[in-house]
Amino acid sequence: MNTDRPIVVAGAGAIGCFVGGQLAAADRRVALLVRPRVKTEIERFGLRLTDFGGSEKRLDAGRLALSEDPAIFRSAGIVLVTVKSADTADVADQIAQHAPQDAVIVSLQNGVGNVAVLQERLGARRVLAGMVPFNVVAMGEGRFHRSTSGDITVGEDADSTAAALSVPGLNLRASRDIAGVQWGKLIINLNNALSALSDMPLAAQLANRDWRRLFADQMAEGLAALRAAGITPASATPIPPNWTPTLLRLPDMIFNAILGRTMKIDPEARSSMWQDLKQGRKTEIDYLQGAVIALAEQNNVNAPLMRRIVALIKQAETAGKGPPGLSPQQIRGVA
Ligand SMILES: NC(=O)C1=CN([C@@H]2O[C@H](COP(=O)(O)OP(=O)(O)OC[C@H]3O[C@@H](n4cnc5c(N)ncnc54)[C@H](OP(=O)(O)O)[C@@H]3O)[C@@H](O)[C@H]2O)C=CC1
Ligand SMILES: CC(C)(CO)C(=O)C(=O)O
Repeated sequence: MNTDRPIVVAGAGAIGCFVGGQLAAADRRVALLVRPRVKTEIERFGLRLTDFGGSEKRLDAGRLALSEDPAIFRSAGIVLVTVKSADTADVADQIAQHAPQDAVIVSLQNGVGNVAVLQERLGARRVLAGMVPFNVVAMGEGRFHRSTSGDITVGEDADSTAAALSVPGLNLRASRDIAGVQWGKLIINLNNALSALSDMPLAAQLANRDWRRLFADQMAEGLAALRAAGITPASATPIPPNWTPTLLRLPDMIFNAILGRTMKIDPEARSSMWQDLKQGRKTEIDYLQGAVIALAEQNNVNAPLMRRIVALIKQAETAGKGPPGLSPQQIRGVA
């Protein structure tokens, strides 16, 4: 792998601007494929990267190449795919047309289906799965705030791509079980919809036992589907996925003590699905709950809560009025 060639971020929004910005701040050559509104925002304000620990980095727009034109992939050594799942096929076609054959493509997306979509369209190019455990919120005026802790995981490869992309402020680890890591993250991502429906910051939502019980019940449906399909999810934290529902149901004091030891989360944290509803965009619900429900169906596992949550998210997408601010009882249909 040629690490002197640019790292090109395919579809820079919250994750792409934060990851690309951290790499550029470490003097790596970075180019962002962006929408015009993101280009204008960065050209006007530059990038301001903040995090839960109080760290702050500022970069002038001149530190990165910015373009709406996919010809920006032309000399890429590594391409980081950071579009939402519905856009993966389109961006893959752009990469296929413009990126060199030896460019390594890394998906930093949620869900378990994006790598197959990329592989199908990218022929012989190497495609690696990645998993971003932390939350990034686009705060406006060029600010991208990382509000939770954790290291990015990437599938292990002979070129040590994870190590090649690690810089101060952004640590990547290689995993031999990236499929397990992706399924483990998908189980956590089931909460994205609850966070979006609640219209609450993640920290406030997790501090409330009624919300945690709802998350736990939904997660139990998901874990049952995975078990029936013979899939073993891996955890990005010391807590195994199968223990998480029990942990979530614990009283506040015990739960907070355990959470505080395993991850940092600040009051700004908001799931990417909340950000989608807020901005009137379609969500990734079909790629998150949708993928788990499909697995449940194939294995004759009931998933009534997940189905209800999908319906509520679709209603919110259609209404176009942003996160609806529902209670756990309204989501369960008992209010
Ligand atoms: N935000 C978070 O905290 C986390 C997100 N993730 C995952 O990371 C992935 C990215 O999420 P996130 O960064 O939040 O998403 P964003 O919507 O913030 O960013 C994606 C950006 O890509 C743009 N885009 C899509 N297609 C193209 C294209 N062909 N050319 C140029 N730009 C394009 C989108 O524009 P437009 O909207 O106009 O289409 C958008 O600006 C998702 O799979 C998400 O689930 C994972 C962990 C945490
Ligand atoms: C919040 C987080 C980090 C975990 O659910 C996430 O993956 C997202 O916002 O999409």
